[in-house]
Amino acid sequence: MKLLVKNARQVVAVCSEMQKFLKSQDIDQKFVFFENATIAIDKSGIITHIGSYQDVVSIIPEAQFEEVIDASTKCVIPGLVDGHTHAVWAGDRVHEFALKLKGASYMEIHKAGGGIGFTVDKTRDASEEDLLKLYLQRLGQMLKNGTTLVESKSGYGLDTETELKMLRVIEKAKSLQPIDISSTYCGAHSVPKGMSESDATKDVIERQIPAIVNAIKNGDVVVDSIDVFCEKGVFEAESSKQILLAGKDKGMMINFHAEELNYIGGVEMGVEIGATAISHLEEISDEGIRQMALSNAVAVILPTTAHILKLKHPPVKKMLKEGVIVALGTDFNPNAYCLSMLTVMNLACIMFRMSMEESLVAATLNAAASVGKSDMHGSIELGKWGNLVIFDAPRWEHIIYQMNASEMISHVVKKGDVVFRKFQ
Ligand SMILES: N=CN[C@@H](CCC(=O)O)C(=O)O
Ligand SMILES: [Zn+2]
Repeated sequence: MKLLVKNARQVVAVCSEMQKFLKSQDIDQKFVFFENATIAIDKSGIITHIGSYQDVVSIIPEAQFEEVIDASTKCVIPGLVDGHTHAVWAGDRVHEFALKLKGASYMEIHKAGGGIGFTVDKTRDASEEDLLKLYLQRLGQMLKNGTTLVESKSGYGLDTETELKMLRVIEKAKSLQPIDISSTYCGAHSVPKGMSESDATKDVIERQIPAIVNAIKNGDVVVDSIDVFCEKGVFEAESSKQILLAGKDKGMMINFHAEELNYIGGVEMGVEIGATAISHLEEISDEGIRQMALSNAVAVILPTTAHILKLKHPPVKKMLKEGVIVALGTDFNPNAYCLSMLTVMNLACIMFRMSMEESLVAATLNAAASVGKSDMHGSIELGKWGNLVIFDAPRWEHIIYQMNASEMISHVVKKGDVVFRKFQ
């Protein structure tokens, strides 16, 4: 056996019936945590036992463990899942942070060629090696903050060459560090300078997607999902639909940005074409909420963006009440410089009044569902990957309540291996 986590004060399993997601209405009944519990993980990284120490060792009395962690002063939650990031880019936008503090809006900066346009220039100029170095540093920070699965987008290339460069960086990082990555192609993140929306839509569908499909066939990249910034003045709902369907046709899941700054019917369009997940949703309509609840498309909520851009808050309470599956993401990008799902859970509770249980479910099981990986990620259950965050605290809620919570983390475990250990 690989790892025994012994006598933890509390283990938040999240659920225990292999649910693929939890809606708020099910949390009271189905949210599972254990007191004074022990977890065993086998050689292949799978959780094989959860129970009292006595029960676990009586079932496997002969077992030898490569490592035993005394968790008697600690709590355990599942490895965190970050449902939305833009983490491959060069340059930063601290100068724009200053402009926003003086009152400039996201779209004013975007229309003046800054924002995504600024990052596209820097990312096109950067070498693949430099982008990889930066990406690995960022993934390292995420890991220290408890993230074991991350959704990672391209989208600062906006041309075939640079989009492929970004996707290759994501691909290379998969074998160079421990976090599992779900890769998303986002060639329609912005309309490139000098192009119209319809030129850009054509370029994505007729040039970029075929080149990416080719790279997938050659084994250069794996792409799980397709994304578009579906927004007034960027890609309107109709162009977004064409792009998303072109990706779906090539086997990609639909996972896209909608109703962030303006309502343009992106959610209704996304549900109609079978979206797996839709992000942002600050301006979602009542009908959009109803349709997301019915279709089980996952709402990926991004508190950092609403906080930094002072946006209207997405109606999270209403979504939860009406049965939408709610997930969380850092939205790490040069506009929202946050690598910590711990910060995101705290913000989600404070800004949107999510309960701590809702917030943890959204940052684990439901975020895993947003990338189609909740069969093996997002909860501590027999048969799932042994991905754990172990931290010093009297109760699990401290990981959300304390605003510097990463300092409490003593171990991050990925498939039974301790991949981050606090220097004691
Ligand atoms: N809104 C579109 N995309 C990103 C921002 C990207 C950027 O500003 O570089 C987001 O999710 O917040
Ligand atoms: Zn985004």
